Amino acid sequence: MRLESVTKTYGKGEQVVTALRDVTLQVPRGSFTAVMGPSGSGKSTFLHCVAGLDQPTQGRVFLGDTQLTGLKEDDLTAIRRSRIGYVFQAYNLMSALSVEQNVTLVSRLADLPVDEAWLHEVLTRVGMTEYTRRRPAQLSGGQQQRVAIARALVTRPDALLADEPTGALDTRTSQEVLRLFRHIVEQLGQTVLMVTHDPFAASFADTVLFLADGRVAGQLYRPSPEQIAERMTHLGDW
Ligand SMILES: Nc1ncnc2c1ncn2[C@@H]1O[C@H](COP(=O)(O)OP(=O)(O)OP(=O)(O)O)[C@@H](O)[C@H]1O
Repeated sequence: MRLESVTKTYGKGEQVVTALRDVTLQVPRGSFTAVMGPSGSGKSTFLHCVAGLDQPTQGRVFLGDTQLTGLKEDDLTAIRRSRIGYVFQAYNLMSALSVEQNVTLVSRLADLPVDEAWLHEVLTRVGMTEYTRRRPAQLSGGQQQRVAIARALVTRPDALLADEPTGALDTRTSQEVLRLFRHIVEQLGQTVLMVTHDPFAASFADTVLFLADGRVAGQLYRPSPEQIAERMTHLGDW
């Protein structure tokens, strides 16, 4: 993923808010990147621009060789479905569907064939093969998040984008989910980009990117939670 001089403003005239200011950066394929920053620093806007959910006001966003900026909505929708996986704080699973049906839903909606061998592999990687017939309500929070991760992986996306994926989980379950992210980065070569407020969660990433007031305010490589917390205290309230 690549951003070239991306600026994003909301509103007009005196009401204008600049959420991203001239952001240029590259997220290497196969890397695990965490994005941190004080409240209002532009993290969600950044994730939405990378995901093609929001268009920059200026600048360009690339997913691999594909320029997302300026694409028609239909083309963007197709890319979002097939090349980007999402994991949210709320698992957003369909309560009436089984684990397996939830994981394959996006492919079925997009009329894409389900690769059964890959489906099995993904369910194995997230440790959910024994639960494929259960409904979300019959699973713990951590298990539901594992299903959401399987759902995000099943289309073999170029990038997995996660927005506060451990925000609703206790410490032990958070650790399991974060280890799973590391596993899919290391074993499957998956690119993962995760927005988080939690220095401990961010410490599982290869690179931690700090945003402040819409700008990239620095990066740390494989930092400890303490180093991340220390950097955050210099960036403002969080
Ligand atoms: N749709 C919108 N309309 C107007 N302003 C917006 C909109 N979305 C975001 N903003 C503003 O853009 C700035 C960046 O917001 P953003 O949600 O990206 O920050 P964030 O770092 O994700 O914050 P948080 O950690 O609180 O979720 C903020 O000042 C916010 O108020």
